[in-house]
Amino acid sequence: MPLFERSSSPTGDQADAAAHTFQVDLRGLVDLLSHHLYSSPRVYLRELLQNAVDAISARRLLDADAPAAITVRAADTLTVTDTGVGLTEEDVHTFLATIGRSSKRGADGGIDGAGLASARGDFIGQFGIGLLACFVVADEITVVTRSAKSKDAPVIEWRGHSDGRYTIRTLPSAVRPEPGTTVTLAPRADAREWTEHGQVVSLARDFGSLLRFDVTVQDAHGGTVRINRTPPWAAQHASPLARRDAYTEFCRDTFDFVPLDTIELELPVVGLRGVAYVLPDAAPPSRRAGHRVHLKGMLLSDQADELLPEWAFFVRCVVDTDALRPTASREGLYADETLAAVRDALGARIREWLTGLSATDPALLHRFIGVHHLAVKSLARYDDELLKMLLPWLPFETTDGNVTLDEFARTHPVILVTRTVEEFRQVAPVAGAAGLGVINGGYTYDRDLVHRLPEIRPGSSVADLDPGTVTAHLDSVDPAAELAASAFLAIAREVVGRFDCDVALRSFHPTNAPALLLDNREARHERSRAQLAQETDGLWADILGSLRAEVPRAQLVLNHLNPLVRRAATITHRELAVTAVEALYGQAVLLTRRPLRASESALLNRSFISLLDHAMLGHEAQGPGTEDAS
Ligand SMILES: Nc1ncnc2c1ncn2[C@@H]1O[C@H](COP(=O)(O)OP(=O)(O)OP(=O)(O)O)[C@@H](O)[C@H]1O
Repeated sequence: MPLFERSSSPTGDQADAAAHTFQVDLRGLVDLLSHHLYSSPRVYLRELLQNAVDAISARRLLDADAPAAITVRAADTLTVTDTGVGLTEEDVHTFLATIGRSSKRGADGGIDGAGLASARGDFIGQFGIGLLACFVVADEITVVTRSAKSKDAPVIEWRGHSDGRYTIRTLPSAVRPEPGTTVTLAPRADAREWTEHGQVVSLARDFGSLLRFDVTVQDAHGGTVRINRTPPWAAQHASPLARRDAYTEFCRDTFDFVPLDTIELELPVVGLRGVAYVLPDAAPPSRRAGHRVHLKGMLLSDQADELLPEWAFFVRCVVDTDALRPTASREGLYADETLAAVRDALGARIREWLTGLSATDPALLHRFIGVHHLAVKSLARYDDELLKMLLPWLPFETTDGNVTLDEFARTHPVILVTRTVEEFRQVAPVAGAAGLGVINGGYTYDRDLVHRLPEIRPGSSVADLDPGTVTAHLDSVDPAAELAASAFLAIAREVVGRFDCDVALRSFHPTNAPALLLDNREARHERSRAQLAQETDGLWADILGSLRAEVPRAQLVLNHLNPLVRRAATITHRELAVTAVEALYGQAVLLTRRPLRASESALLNRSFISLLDHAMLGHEAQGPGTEDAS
């Protein structure tokens, strides 16, 4: 198989250079293609079935009524017999015995351009390498064939060996009275499992159950299993209910689950029919969907993720198409414009189903959202139409519990949303008790989505929750009480001011909460940057200094309804007041569940020891024998 001819008349600098021709090691090439192109030996049967289908299609172009049957026999040897177009002796040399040449490409013969376009029109094969897959399970392939092109075409036997040798001979006409082809493989000992009857039936079903020609598998004793099944989109159904049942049954057989719903798919331009099944359980967006794509009935791939847009990870499809193009290994889809257009069109169909549900079947929509709300949230961020349709139905974690955004917006004209889960946990009980409507925006997508509510519900208002907002909504205490506490508050401001924190006195529920520290991650980050700038010299100080925005301060809100705080506010002893403030601040920091800074751990230690000290001092002052006898 010469790849390059000797060059004719070398010129210039190359005049003296000797021209040679590349040599091809046929055994190496056959080994490479047959063993390394495909992921598993199982593909040998797919290639044989596919050649049989293409041969029948070719014969039907000559005679539309020609018989169309494929018979697989799995005994000591494996044979695949078809009633297809067959091959003449010349065809055998040209197509069967030349790697990379295919009868299925048009005039120009190339694997792109007109040749390929014509191959794609009528046939599944196109590359001229498929038969090599048989060498994965057998060292020798025998093809006995009779062409349909003329009545007296001879019966030709071709035997090809994996080392590249082949022989051809003519057999008596009676061996094969009708046109067609039989391919025989004698499996190698190490590959016997792939040609064993049960395995062959299961492979044939997997690859060929949707083929449009009859496929049967026979065993050594003549027992016959029919492989074909009519997919629900190609069958007649007595009623809409029967149709639904047939689709569900097909899903159970193919994927082993009962779908939440069924979306029928049809794109006539690319000859595509099929179905998308809505998964009954939540699927992580990263999981491979495993769509099954058939090309003219033949299974091309059961992992064709490229078929749908990424956001559609809540469905699993089976489609049969005439137009998508396989890769050479036939295990994936060739990424061309047709695939991109098909993906867009199928995506649009799935979106249409989703948006249609709110009008036609709200109960199903609720069930769908219950299972797949994360998927919908990720999708709605980029899709305004879907956002409009589904945002009100989506559940969020709020100060009223887990409710839909619509329900929440009805009771809270102003919605506050936290930036982090931690912020929500810290503020929710107090904000809830104060009648504020807060949504946990800390989960993926949630904050972005909630902020888009005013686009959909004019009149609603959404704001990020910051310490000032919550404090402003907590009841202020009466001026006299504030005045009475002013000395203590001044000490408190001095103590917690070192942590870039303000102090406010408010009344809020629950009363057993003495203090609330309102803070958020960005503010903390800003403060550590400021602190770092102070501690650093030279260039870095300048850089960090220039990054420094206005430093947002945290806020320690003391609860005037809490008895302990009321008592603390009356302390006149400065040292004890400092300890009380440190203890209140320390406890509020602990409640935020964020990691403590070194200075905060030191403060906690200090306040604990001081409190212990004060407790013991008080105890000693009371003198021995004054213990409570109760
Ligand atoms: N059962 C058959 N009947 C008639 N011709 C066949 C049969 N099997 C193979 N051939 C011929 O052998 C050629 C090579 O087959 P092979 O399976 O290697 O490649 P292909 O089907 O053309 O392309 P692909 O590599 O995409 O499968 C085919 O183009 C066809 O002409």
